[in-house]
Amino acid sequence: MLKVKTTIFKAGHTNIAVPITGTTATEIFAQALQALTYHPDVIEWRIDYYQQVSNQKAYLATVNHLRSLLGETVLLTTFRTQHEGGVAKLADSDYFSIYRWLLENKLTDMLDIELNRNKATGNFLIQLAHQQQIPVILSQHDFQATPTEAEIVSRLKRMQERNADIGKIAVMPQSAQDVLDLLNATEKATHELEIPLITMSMGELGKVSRISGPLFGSTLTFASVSDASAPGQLTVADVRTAMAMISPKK
Ligand SMILES: O=C1C[C@@](O)(C(=O)O)C[C@@H](O)[C@@H]1O
Repeated sequence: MLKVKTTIFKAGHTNIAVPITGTTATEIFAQALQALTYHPDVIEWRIDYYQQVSNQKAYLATVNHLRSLLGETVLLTTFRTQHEGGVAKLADSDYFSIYRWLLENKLTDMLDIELNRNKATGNFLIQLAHQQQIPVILSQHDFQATPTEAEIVSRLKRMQERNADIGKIAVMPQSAQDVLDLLNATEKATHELEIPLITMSMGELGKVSRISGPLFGSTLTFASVSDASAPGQLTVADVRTAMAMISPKK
């Protein structure tokens, strides 16, 4: 179980995150205000879309205003690198220095760090995040294929071993069986691991994985209000209705 602000991450319940993909402060605030009308648990700021991500003065002004809009909504900050489907070209060394600066200045409630970036520097960031009481989502994305069920479980285990507070994996299915493999791996890892998990099968085939979290163990689903940040994302309204329909009554 993990609590961030008032939001609890625990298998059996799935929170909703809306990604913000604006390129300018004006677009970012407009998307945030629109997203907040749907009362998501988490706003994911995808800073790889933000043109001023490397300009500390501009970033500070934007993040301070963004946080003033959010209230109790959790701010998850994500720089998705081009290695894993992100939009901005940035050297790994700059990824680390932006993240280090973000953590040192406590500019987020949660941080997404990619499992596959440099291990030593990743560990440094995880430790710094924990010193600053900022939970870390260790993440891994495959936009081409779905690994075997055993491999998905083993990657999630690796995230726990690396001290992630949450493990996240997003994979692309080529068949219905791939979607089942992701769901099976999620259900299995939920029982074998202590940390909360976030998993999804992307694209058209994987949509079921975005609403079945309460059943199989994924604790956060990403949904859009305007622009989707990944293939297969459903709208917040649809995700809410569908999850409510299929969630087992407690
Ligand atoms: O990792 C994820 C999941 C995601 O890729 C999805 O498939 O919904 C969307 C991204 O914005 C987020 O960082």
